[in-house]
Amino acid sequence: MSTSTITPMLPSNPGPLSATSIFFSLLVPAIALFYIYWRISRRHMINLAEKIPGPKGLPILGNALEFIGNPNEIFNTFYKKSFEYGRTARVWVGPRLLIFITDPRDVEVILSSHVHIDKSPEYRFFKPWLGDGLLISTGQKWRTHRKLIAPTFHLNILKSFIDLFNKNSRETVKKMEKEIGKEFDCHDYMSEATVEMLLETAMGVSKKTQDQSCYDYAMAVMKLCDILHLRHTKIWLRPDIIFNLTNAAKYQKQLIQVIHTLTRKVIQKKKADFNRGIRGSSAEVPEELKAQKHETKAPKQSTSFMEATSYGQSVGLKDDLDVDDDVGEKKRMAFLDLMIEASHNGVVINDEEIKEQVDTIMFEGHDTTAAGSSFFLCQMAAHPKIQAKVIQEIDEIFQGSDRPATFADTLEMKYLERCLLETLRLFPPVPIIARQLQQDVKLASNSAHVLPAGATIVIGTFKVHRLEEIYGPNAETFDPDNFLPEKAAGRHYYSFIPFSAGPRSCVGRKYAMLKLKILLSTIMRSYKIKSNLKETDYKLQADIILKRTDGFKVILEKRQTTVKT
Ligand code: HEM
Repeated sequence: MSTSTITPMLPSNPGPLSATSIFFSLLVPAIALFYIYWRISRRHMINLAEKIPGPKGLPILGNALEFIGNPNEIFNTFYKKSFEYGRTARVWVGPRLLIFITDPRDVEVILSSHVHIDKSPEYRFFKPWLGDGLLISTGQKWRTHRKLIAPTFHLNILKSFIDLFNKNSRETVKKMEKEIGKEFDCHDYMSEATVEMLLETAMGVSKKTQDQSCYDYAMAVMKLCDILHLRHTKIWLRPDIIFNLTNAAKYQKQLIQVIHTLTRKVIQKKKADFNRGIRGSSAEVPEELKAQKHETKAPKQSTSFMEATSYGQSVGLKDDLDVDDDVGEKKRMAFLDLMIEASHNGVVINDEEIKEQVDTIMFEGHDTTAAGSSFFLCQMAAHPKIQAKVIQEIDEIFQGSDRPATFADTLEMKYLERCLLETLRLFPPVPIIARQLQQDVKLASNSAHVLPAGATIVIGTFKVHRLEEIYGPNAETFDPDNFLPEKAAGRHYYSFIPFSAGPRSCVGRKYAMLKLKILLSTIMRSYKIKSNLKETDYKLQADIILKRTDGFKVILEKRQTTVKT
């Protein structure tokens, strides 16, 4: 027998265990243990979630892989899926439970509540930018600041902005002149215009005093929203510890720097004006654009559904924007004036909090209206017969005169208003609203479905606005007659919620409607809007604000009657 056959086979030297192999050999049991712990500790939530229909998911990942693709693909996937599961559907994104609701009765349960006011954890991605501003804050801080800020968007304040809306609208018409006859993206102009108007009205500083362009600010906001959207949809970018290692995090810092530079300068300027005893906007308006001398009719107070959506208060969607007369008319102040005055005693709001609120109003106030006005112009281009009726109405109001629009004129713009509401129905700039539940909630539409505490409730505004049961078999068709008073009156109040509703409704609702009516009517007094594209060509993406990935392409044709610029 040779020695080689009796020598035991020795194992080869394994060498020292590499750090990587130790890491992976511990990772798998750690994940398994975490998963078991998580299922036991969340069994109440999991049990209730199982009663709600939704797509099957993978262990641990849940349905996270459904969020793969570009923003337009993600949007299309989710919209298609919304037809598969009825009015309530659940999705797991890793350990996070999201429940989508679209029945107006259920939407009412959440939005009208003074309890379910907490924003979902996803809003924390806004923190480095908006801090703890009105959009994100909760509890007592939100209540105190909401009480302070809501009256600064009272109709009486808004009426004092009309001259500045007129002036800025005409400047936009002038800027767009160079695009006549060419295809261009009108969103660029709408963004710049809406930032400039905010600066000169709610912030009360002349845009001329800002050395940074409002366009640069708007573009920085747009790119920042892309990054936030990425974090919403790509589960691995959610933890700060990972995100902070990426290039996107570095880029985010640079964008926030651009944004905060503008807001800091605005506050500095306003404080300087305030200390010199200047109140109200320091932006100047040429004499011929002062609307007051053209204001002939006393506008009536009205509370029909449509007018309520614009400026009044409708019975079903009660919010605090009309809290009248706890503040005397003389005491009413515009947003930043009031913030600075309040900060002088340092109790209600401090300097850092002012900055957070300015950042919040600048964002919420411009990107939403830029999207709304851009969709409106595209819809006019896509529906020439409807556009002709809008133009006819405007021409009847202004009778060929070059005068600025008055508040009474905006009440006469009934068809334009219907087109605007219909645009906000089909293309709500805020396509979803999310809340975090602290307690179980029974649904109004189906008592067998209970939304568990700890879940994120996603109100799918985009979907609610397209329900056939409410808007009929042509729910996806652009039809301004959907907002004829008799049609609107028969619908559930929470079936049209572009501005949300209830205690956390949009504080800028009336501001937005007034500004949009003046801006859009001024543009259409000068231009006809055309396009080579149809509505079915739009490629939508819902990255925080609803946009078109293909851009808002239109072509302008100069009209005979045009406003002087
Ligand atoms: C077409 C234009 C607009 C639309 C569609 C819109 C829509 C909305 C929606 C849906 C919400 C609720 C968001 C949520 O709960 O997550 C909201 C909140 C808010 N909006 Fe608007 N908005 C518009 C214009 C404006 C304007 C012009 C301003 C200010 C000048 C503004 C300021 C705010 C603020 C501060 C909040 C937070 C309110 C709170 O949580 O108490 N919005 N908006």
